[in-house]
Amino acid sequence: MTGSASVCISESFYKGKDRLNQMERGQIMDALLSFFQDPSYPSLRLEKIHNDFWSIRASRDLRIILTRQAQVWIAAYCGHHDEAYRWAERRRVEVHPQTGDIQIVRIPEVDTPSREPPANAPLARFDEDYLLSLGVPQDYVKPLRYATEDGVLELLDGLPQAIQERILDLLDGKPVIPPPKIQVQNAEELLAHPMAQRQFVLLRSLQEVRQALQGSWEAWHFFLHPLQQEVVGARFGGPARVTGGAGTGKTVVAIHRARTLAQRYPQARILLTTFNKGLARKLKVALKGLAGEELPNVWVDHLHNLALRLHEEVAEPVQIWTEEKYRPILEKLCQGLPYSSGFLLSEWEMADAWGLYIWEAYRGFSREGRGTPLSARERQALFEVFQRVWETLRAQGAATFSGVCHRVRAALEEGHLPRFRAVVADETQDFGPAELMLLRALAEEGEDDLFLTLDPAQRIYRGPTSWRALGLEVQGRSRRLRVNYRTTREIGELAERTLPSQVEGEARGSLALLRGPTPEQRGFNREEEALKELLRWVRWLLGQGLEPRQIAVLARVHKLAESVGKRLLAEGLPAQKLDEDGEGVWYGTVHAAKGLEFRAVALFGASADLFPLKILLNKAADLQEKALVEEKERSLLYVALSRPREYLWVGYWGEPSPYLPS
Ligand SMILES: Nc1ncnc2c1ncn2[C@@H]1O[C@H](COP(=O)(O)OP(=O)(O)OP(=O)(O)O)[C@@H](O)[C@H]1O
Repeated sequence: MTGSASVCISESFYKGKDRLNQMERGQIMDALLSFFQDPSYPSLRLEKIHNDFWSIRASRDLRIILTRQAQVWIAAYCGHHDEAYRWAERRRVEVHPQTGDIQIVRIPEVDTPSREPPANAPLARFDEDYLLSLGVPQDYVKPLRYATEDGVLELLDGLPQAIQERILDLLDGKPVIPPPKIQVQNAEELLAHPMAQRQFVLLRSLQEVRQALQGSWEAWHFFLHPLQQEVVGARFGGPARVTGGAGTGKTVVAIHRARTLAQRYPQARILLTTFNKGLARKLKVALKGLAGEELPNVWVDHLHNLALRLHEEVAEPVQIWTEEKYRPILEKLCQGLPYSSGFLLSEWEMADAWGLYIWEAYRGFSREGRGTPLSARERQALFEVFQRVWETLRAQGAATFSGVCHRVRAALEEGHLPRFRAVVADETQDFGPAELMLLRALAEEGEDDLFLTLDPAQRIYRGPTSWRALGLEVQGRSRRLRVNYRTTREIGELAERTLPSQVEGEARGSLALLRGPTPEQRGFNREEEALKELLRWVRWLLGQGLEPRQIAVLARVHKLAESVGKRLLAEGLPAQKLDEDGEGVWYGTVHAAKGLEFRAVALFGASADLFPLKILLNKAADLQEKALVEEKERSLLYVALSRPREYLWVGYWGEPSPYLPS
């Protein structure tokens, strides 16, 4: 391979390929593979261009920009001819004198001022030597110290991610300790150093190169944040929990963790699970992309489906009943009891979720935090009715999902079903007690048994569950991810402003390193006006070169989403529902967009009667439940606003949602 021992691909190369279409990516991959086999291959026409960069041809118009450290070639960027050359013109590669780290840096375009830093320059209080010790390139030190906050953010765009994070922490008032200097003997050792691995992946064989470039070749396959890396590779002495705001890479970490465990325990079965079918499909594809093949010892399934499949192994098949089916039965059996139907439903669902099937369990269960107090006698009267509801379900060959989870759990605990060596579960904020107890039972207790990712602010289906009450102790094994890899800072900040500064005892806020257009928030008198403007925005995005499938229109309720979908089609725009395959603009509810992301998202109808949804608020049994509904509705708005990578449009008519930041 190239006559040298190794080759290297940089993170900026992956950024460049993200701007290309599928065919162009294929051409880039072919050219790079040829180059790594033989750089003198004639059609590649290797030539030196600006600074320390070289270029090769991938097609008439496509270029790959390379650089070299001693004997190691580094693929630094790829793109269309002019754009790729411009990229190289404005960059340089250097080994930082203080940290010893290798960096690709954008050459700053500012004139160094000679006067004193202005009063509103947030980094002026840090001296030059300190900034240098953090890895800031020499010619950035003064401009950063003299810049206003906006100026700092602009300058950061040109720096490697690790430096950006350090400076953003300084802006946030956090202490930042300079990294130890990298001590290495040669370029290969330098590029393989953990600090360099934030930006470079060193490949030592043609097979590794092929693997790195084949399939989806996403940046997250190689470039993990040190905290992501830590949780992926750690040996945890029991259940571990990883939290983080939207877009901080929790799913990425779950997928990497599953692969790591599959390698660590090659003879054992590993489960990778999540909340619903669509997300499980996404996990499966992503895991295969990462591993380069389907891993025979990793099972990927969403938890309810897995529970149903396991249930079939130990019992007769059941029909799943949801609220529409069991609510009338509950109401009929409860006639005459002095409670609202909302209260009865939520109390029964609580008992069902916790598996309180025997009187002693229901009697002893702490109802702390529930709005309506109950005496022992009242509990007993209720329990008798609840039992009859369960009996009716059984007689009909039906069960709730919670019921199925509890039966499977019992079968696992009694040894009728085999357990997994380890379980990795994503989106666990929406798992209730039945699902969490099932997860516990699915994994053999011991090292690395459970790895659970969640964002409490994205809980949109149910109220919080105390993990400790379920025996899930994660003390000392809890980590929080902080870097938002998905959205621009502008969108990330707007989304976070829908939330309080702490959610369930955890401070919010994440570092978004990308910059982008300001999200649009538009108020209208009528829905029709909002729709017209939305259509104009979608057309504008298409005109900007976005593919229809990179755009999603989300709404709070099905009916509204459907009416937008119909209108898109009627206006000649390609469109399909979120859970269907197609090439058009996606439309669907916010619930259906859970865990997904798009380049552009429109939230259609961020109005006061939709967030929170009025009918749900009116149905709440008591003040506690009303507060819970409000919390979930706020989370739903957060989920919607945190789906886009670059463009966000929010439209409402009448009054805006009270959760929408002004
Ligand atoms: N280390 C990384 N390098 C590059 N991209 C990353 C990295 N980690 C995550 N990403 C990208 O960031 C985006 C968000 O990641 P992911 O979906 O894992 O976040 P999440 O925390 O699960 O989000 P949500 O809570 O909104 O579902 C994805 O496009 C993913 O590929």
